Amino acid sequence: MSRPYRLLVKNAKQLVLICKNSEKYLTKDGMQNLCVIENGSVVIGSDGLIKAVGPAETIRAQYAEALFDKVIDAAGMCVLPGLVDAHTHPVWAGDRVHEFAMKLAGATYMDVHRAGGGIHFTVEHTRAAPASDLLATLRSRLMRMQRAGTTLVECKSGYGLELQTELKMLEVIEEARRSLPINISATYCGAHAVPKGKTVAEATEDILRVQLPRLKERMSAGTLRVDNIDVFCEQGVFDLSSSRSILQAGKQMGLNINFHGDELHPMNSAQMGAELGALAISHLEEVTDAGIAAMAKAKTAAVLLPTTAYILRLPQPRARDMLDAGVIVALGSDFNPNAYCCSMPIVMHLACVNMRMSMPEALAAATINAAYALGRSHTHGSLEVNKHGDLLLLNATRWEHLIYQLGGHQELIRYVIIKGDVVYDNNKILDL
Ligand SMILES: N=CN[C@@H](CCC(=O)O)C(=O)O
Ligand SMILES: [Zn+2]
Repeated sequence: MSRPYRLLVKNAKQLVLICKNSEKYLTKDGMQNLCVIENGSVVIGSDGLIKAVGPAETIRAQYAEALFDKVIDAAGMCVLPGLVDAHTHPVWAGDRVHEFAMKLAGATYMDVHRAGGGIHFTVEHTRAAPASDLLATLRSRLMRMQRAGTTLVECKSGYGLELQTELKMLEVIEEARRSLPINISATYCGAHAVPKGKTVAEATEDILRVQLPRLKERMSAGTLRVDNIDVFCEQGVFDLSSSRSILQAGKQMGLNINFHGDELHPMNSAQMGAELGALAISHLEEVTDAGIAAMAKAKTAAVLLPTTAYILRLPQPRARDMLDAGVIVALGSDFNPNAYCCSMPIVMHLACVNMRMSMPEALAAATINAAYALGRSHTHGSLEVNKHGDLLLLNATRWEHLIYQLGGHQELIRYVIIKGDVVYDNNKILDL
């Protein structure tokens, strides 16, 4: 006898597929017109992949004889794909709540950084922390993101700035990837800052001659999986030319280029990234028209981070200009000790209010386009047959409540499901 299907979610008031023609990303009108089925059902197989999505009546007829491990009646609820967080720094020790106070009093991000705080403060604490402590905090942060609807998350290293701690961070990410249901895309970000006592040239040399070769060995041996390479390309951090050599070297190792660019100063990072075939560039508060055009042409995703612009009171990224130019716009929480936010629903809300995105655009940016930025949109980011059965069920009859109710996701999200397994059931948690 064939194995039963893992899950049937039936009768959802709205079933938000996002798209239905295997699109790898959405732009322009495609982001405005998301595919939504009124009164729909979804079937997930024993392999955790979606077997069918469609009107509830059709699925009922097609699967009348089928056996399911679990059936959820989603009447009065909305079903959406799991959210994708395209940019986080979740492995670190030592919070920076004291710096938040300094910033509220007027210090800029770079004032704090140059005074030896910021990333340097976190590096000092992360170097000293045992891997087991880093893993424990990473786990609890990832669980928190999962409860807010994230089912695929990018996780960066970058608070070591030398081989040993960068490897320790990547090992911790690897352990989380192996032991938790949440999907992880791992990023080596050894060029997150120039370590104290080194020049940019020395730091670049260390990355090219010491860190990347060791990483390559570990990847070839199958002991570490790393997906992306990142650099903080910024005035006073890594300049354009050192960023270029590091990103190119990573690309030669098979890593996707996905880096911080044009955040605090216009650096022409967007043009450089487009030229190198970057899959994604994050921040872009200071991107130029030429940078936008280059990214649109190269199909380099713009990962916009509304929490950072909000907390640091930076100019907002030019989301509307990017969308109008046909750039693939994605969103990320930028969770890090500077921007302590684990919630993609809040990120979408900020993107709508502060960056003037529409709610459908924000949802596309936090699902299919964020998955594209991580090279995963063939398996994640929409509810389509053969993709992962990663979904959210909302206690709401219209999906837009997820964005509209600022900070309301804790009550709104009823279930989070990854590969057909319920990984969060709000009622059970509340009953404890
Ligand atoms: N801008 C560089 N990196 C992070 C901040 C990291 C930190 O301050 O610890 C970001 O994306 O915002
Ligand atoms: Zn970042």
